Amino acid sequence: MSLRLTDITLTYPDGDGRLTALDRVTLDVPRGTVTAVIGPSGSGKSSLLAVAATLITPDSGTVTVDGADTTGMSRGDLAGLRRHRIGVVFQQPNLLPALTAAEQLQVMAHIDGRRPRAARGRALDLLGAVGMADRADRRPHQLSGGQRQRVNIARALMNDPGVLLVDEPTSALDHERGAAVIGLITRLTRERGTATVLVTHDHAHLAVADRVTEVHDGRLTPPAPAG
Ligand SMILES: Nc1ncnc2c1ncn2[C@@H]1O[C@H](COP(=O)(O)OP(=O)(O)OP(=O)(O)O)[C@@H](O)[C@H]1O
Repeated sequence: MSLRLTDITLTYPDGDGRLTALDRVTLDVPRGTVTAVIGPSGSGKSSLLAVAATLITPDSGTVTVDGADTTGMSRGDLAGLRRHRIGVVFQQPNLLPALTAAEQLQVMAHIDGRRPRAARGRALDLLGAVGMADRADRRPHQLSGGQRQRVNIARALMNDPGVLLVDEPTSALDHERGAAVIGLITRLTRERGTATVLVTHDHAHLAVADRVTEVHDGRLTPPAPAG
């Protein structure tokens, strides 16, 4: 198992009390598979991803990434874990306007202290994998929305993470481009063996997932095979 959430409860301050955003959630995501997470607005999907990304510490329960139990890890260790083992793709690509597509990826390796020449090679390989080899030297304003999201996905894979967390990646795309991005995420999951969690509101995407689980009021239904 590359990602395991066990008995996670997360609450937020809410007036005088607490709001329970995740209620004893357990989820195992094996390597090389996509688990789609659906659920109404406010049900807890983003909270689930934030806990899985170790960006929020739950009130109770454990998050295990690539076999490493994150409970009690220092902030520095968690930051290192996120850099090396977790790739995150948010709704909006959030690319840096001044950098080319290849440089968006190289920055990740630079932060990690890797050699620039090797980083350039890996960035070009990944841009090839997402069908962007011929646009490696374009800046974000010279790319379409779908192309920006491809760069975003390639960037999330730059440090070869074992876990890929994807939050509504197609919300800014039309149906066709959205389907292409979902197909890309599925293919990369298989090829690279990531444990992928895909939050989506689009039921058309569920057919490509290995398993589908639904969140309601912070509770998860047991994952079931898609289709
Ligand atoms: N920082 C916060 N402080 C207080 N309450 C929060 C905070 N973040 C989220 N919530 C609440 O927790 C619940 C779950 O929110 P979350 O963002 O995880 O839902 P979601 O399923 O991702 O929603 P959407 O589909 O609208 O993005 C909601 O009731 C929300 O209002």
